[in-house]
Amino acid sequence: MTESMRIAIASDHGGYALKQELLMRLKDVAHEWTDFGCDSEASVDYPDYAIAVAKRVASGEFERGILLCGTGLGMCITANKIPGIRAATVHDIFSAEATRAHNDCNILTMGGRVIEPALAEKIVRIWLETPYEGGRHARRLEKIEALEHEVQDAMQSGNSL
Ligand SMILES: O=C(CO)[C@H](O)[C@H](O)[C@H](O)COP(=O)(O)O
Repeated sequence: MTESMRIAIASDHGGYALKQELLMRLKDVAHEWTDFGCDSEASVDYPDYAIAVAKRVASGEFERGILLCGTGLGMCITANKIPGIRAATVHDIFSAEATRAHNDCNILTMGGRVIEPALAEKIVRIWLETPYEGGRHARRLEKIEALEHEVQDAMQSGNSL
């Protein structure tokens, strides 16, 4: 049993139906859910929702985020622009476990046009419950963090990478 976490969830119109379905199916999960929109299937822009969630996860306001769009891909691309975010698009059980155990993934993205709600629910449950393994994986995450610092320093100083 994992400790209770604050989870930020959001979708664009392509992930809206899956988000509603997941919130209903995951009512028994003892975590605190906050929904950052969108609120209907009217067309919106996925970066707005990815940014809202990714910034809050990066700041520590929320421990984890879940982002849903048509494919999960645009959300993932956007979220990974924020330093400290390790977002992964997952549509299978093996990757759900691996991205927690190996990557300490803090934002899960999925595509409402890709995956059925029953499998998405299983993926979320496994992703929420699987701990990060650390060990050899910590060395690799440190390299990703070092790259983030290198990019930030280069941007500040105007030097090339
Ligand atoms: O990942 C995405 C974009 O890379 C998402 O699937 C969006 O939901 C999708 O692009 C929205 O497409 P639409 O034709 O505007 O509905």
